Amino acid sequence: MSARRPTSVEGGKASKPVTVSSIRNAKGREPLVCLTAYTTPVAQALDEACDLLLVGDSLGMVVYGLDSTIPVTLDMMSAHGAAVVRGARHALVVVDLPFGSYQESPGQAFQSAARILAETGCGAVKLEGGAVMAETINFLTQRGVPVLSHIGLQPQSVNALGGYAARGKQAAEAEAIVADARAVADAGAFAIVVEGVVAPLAARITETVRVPTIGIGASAECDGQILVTEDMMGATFGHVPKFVRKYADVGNVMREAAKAYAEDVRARRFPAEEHLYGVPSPKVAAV
Ligand SMILES: Nc1nc(=O)c2c([nH]1)NC[C@@H]1CN(c3ccc(C(=O)N[C@@H](CCC(=O)O)C(=O)O)cc3)CN21
Ligand SMILES: CC(C)C(=O)C(=O)O
Ligand SMILES: [Mg+2]
Repeated sequence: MSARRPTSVEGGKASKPVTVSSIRNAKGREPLVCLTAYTTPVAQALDEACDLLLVGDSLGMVVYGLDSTIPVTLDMMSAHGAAVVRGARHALVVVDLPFGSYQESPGQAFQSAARILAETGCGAVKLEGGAVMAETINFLTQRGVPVLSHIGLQPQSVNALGGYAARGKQAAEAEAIVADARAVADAGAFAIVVEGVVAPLAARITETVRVPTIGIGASAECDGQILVTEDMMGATFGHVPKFVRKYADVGNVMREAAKAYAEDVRARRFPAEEHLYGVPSPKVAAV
């Protein structure tokens, strides 16, 4: 097996687990490589290539077939977070706090985050919101909970926004999003996910804050990129957002495998000799 190519936050040293500080200090170095994961085997497959694995609340849509992330619960995030941590040896695992588990107060956010850290063993939590979440981010980071921020397009606000359209097209909205970035960075977030904003705004935010920006639908000028794994693997069957590049066709690989299996079963070609448990032969039994 060939040696693994060092990722950006390792500085070329042997593979060490990625930490919150190594992510924070990665700004200005190689881009941060981030993907979502919801299960142990997917985490095992992605771990080596990635700096950060996000257990996104997008699992509600991707795994559970919900039509938004709003109904996702803390129980779901805890179960999938623990599964991903079991499959990750290298990448930092971050778990999304779901809608309704942190917006009410810093105290509520701390309760939810503490539960997620304790039950999953993940390294940090992510929460959506800019300036309005600054007090909460400060409360958590002062109490031992590392926070990844998420600004720009915030899917948990889909009911207030009326859809998933890109943000920051108007100058006033762009200014507000830059102010959000400053506020969450000042409050102690170790990095910021910037989702669905016009490209020049993503570049401006990246210049403005001292922590890394991780873009999704936001431009290559961010300090890192994240995508939903099933989107970039071609493992979903619905609409795929414009910002996704498809690196594989896993959905069709599964469809074809199911067809081949069906043909073998119907033709009694499966199972074959090598799949059968034999009874001991009389000779073996006599020894
Ligand atoms: N599979 C999946 N991928 C994601 O990136 C993702 C989720 N689910 N669920 C949670 C949020 C929701 N996100 C989304 C969902 C849809 C669009 C989308 O369809 N956007 C349209 C443009 C919409 C408009 O301009 O009105 C697009 O075609 O890109 C974008 C982001 C990003 N997140
Ligand atoms: C798309 C990423 C940033 C996310 O929040 C999620 O997967 O839930
Ligand atoms: Mg999310």
